[in-house]
Amino acid sequence: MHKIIVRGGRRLTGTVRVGGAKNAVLPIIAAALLAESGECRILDVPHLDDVRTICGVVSALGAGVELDADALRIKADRLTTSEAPFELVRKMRASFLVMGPLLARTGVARIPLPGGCAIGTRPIDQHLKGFEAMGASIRLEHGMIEAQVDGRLQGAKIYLDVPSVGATENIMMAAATARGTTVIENAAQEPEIVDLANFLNAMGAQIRGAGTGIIRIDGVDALHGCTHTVIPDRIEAGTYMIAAAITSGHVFVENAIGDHLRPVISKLQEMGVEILEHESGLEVIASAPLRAVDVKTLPYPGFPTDMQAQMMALLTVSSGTSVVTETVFENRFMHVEALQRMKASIKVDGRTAIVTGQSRLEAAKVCATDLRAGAALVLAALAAEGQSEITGTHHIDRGYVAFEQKLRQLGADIARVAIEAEVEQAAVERTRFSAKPSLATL
Ligand SMILES: CC(=O)N[C@H]1[C@@H](OP(=O)(O)OP(=O)(O)OC[C@H]2O[C@@H](n3ccc(=O)[nH]c3=O)[C@H](O)[C@@H]2O)O[C@H](CO)[C@@H](O)[C@@H]1O
Ligand SMILES: C=C(OP(=O)(O)O)C(=O)O
Repeated sequence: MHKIIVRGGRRLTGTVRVGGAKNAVLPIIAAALLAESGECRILDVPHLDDVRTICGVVSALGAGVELDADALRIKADRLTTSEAPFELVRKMRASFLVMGPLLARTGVARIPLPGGCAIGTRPIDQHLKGFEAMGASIRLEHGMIEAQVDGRLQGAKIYLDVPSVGATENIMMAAATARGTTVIENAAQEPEIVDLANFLNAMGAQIRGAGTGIIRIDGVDALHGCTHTVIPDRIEAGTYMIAAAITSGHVFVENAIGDHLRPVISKLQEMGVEILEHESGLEVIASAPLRAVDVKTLPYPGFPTDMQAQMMALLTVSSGTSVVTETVFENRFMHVEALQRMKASIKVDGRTAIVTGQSRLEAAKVCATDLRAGAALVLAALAAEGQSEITGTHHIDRGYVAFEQKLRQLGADIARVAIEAEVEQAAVERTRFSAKPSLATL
């Protein structure tokens, strides 16, 4: 167990490079299960806990998986089981993305029902509705979802009630080798959907319209291996943009794609942050005070829910009152309590938070409850007076490679310490300063 220690008040400057997108690489790794021949070679893979988890899942299904510094190689010509292991699926909801490929490859998929998580209940009804429309029968037994199809899946017209990212991806993967044509209406339009479609097309699939609300997939007989470079992580990029803004810094976020970050760029500009778009990334220049703005999360191309917590951290130190509305997940204000501990002024009413900006936050000991909440607390700590401690770092490690190192490189005073070692050190310190150590002080 670790905690992150931040002494706030440093202005961040310099260059930080963002890596491949977590939310693109996870479905891509699942899609590699569809390659009946050849090897998938995936480049710019972020070495994150979530990536290791999904690699564990595809490996448990029989695929050969090799992850090294340069590439991830997956060979899935022979799958040995259709059942995903509970221990891995329980760690990460995105493991459910192997259902579409498994069903298409083997005609059967057994996957533990992924639970809700801190940010909401996160049902999977739209994924299942899609598979059923394609001819699969679905049963839930003893906590396990079992999907089965006689022969091949059949193309179908599927209207999603909500433009779910995961359902769009799962259905797109299942449809790639289905008989006939599948049309997904009200599809999610996120850049990660486009990246997955590009990967599948490089494997031999026939997918058109990814990135719009209607995706058309003409099923092909079989898919093969390919080489693909994952798109840069827009949420990691947005997080460093806010790190620059919250410290009145000047940071070049290398590899960030402006077109994937329009709503974030536009909100930061409204606040008074200067953003210069270069071919190789985004330059962010900020000076206090920044102006308050209202933010409403929406499916892409709206403001991303995965940036809401970080944006709220910034709004707590901006001038004026902001209204933050979360429309994507029903419970994504878990970071508010921790920000309040840092003396932020925030009032929550249902899916709306009213943030009254102030000039400074106060350092505190806080705990990350989910991935982006964790990132937001680190950002808030960068702007707080004094030394903050953030526990729950395993959440942050799901989505950020070398978070503290990258921030330290930009000039932040930040370190990660093992909690046990630190407790031990504190005990040593106490004995050193205590003339007569008692059991209580040890
Ligand atoms: C690994 C990955 O890519 N994760 C992202 C993905 O999650 P994920 O794919 O789980 O998110 P979805 O787009 O599916 O969820 C959006 C909304 O739709 C609802 N819903 C979803 C599926 C379903 O069958 N029924 C249903 O009602 C959800 O409860 C939620 O309220 O998109 C989210 C929304 O941008 C991001 O926050 C996550 O970071
Ligand atoms: C919510 C997120 O991820 P996941 O869907 O994997 O929980 C996220 O990346 O912010």
